[in-house]
Amino acid sequence: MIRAVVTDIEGTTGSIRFVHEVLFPYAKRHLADFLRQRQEDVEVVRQIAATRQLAQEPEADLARVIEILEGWIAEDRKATPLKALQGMVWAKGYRNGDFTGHVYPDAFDALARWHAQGIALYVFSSGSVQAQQLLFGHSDMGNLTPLFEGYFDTTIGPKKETASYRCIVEALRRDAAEVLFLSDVVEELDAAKAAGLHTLQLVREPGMTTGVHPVVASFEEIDLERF
Ligand SMILES: CSCCC(=O)C(=O)COP(=O)(O)O
Ligand SMILES: [Mg+2]
Repeated sequence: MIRAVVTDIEGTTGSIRFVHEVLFPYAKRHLADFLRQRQEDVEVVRQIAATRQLAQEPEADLARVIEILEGWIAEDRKATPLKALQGMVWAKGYRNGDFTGHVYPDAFDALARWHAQGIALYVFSSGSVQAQQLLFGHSDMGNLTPLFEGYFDTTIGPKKETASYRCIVEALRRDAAEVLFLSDVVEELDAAKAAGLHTLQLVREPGMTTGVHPVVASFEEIDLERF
């Protein structure tokens, strides 16, 4: 019996296009100015230090740190300090109304229905917890944050590693068999399945790689009773 659903964002609740054509270019445009202006802020200092450490360039000056981060944006690297900084940069864009977080209508309908039925909903995304809350807090459908019990990002571990899902299940204080993980990425689903979670792949575009996981084209096809 499914009692909790943990969902990915990009390619699952919202479109890959929104992330790659709206969010990432906005971060690329504003990151350098943001870092120059906020380089003394405690949280920014922490993420700059984490960037230097991850890049193994302890001597990197701010210009070099910006170059490293822009390179990571270009290669879509799910690096925790980049993701934290992107979240801080996007905050202004959401607040200014430059964009709203894309959520598929079918995802909204199902999440709202499951929430009303008492299913506990969580997010696990490579985007930082701040970025996740911004996206759902300023979504196309309004503020959806009341639907969620909690948020997990890569500070709990990478999305393609089984240990991350074990930690999430532990944090949820549930049996893995009560939890369904939704994602568009097979390696993430493989890792979740190895931790004992139920899995379901969202295949929203033709030609996507699939694996051993049941596949649906939208949340409309998901029946929690069948697990
Ligand atoms: C949380 S919004 C930004 C999404 C993002 O930065 C990203 O890398 C998407 O990762 P996901 O794990 O949701 O596929
Ligand atoms: Mg995804």
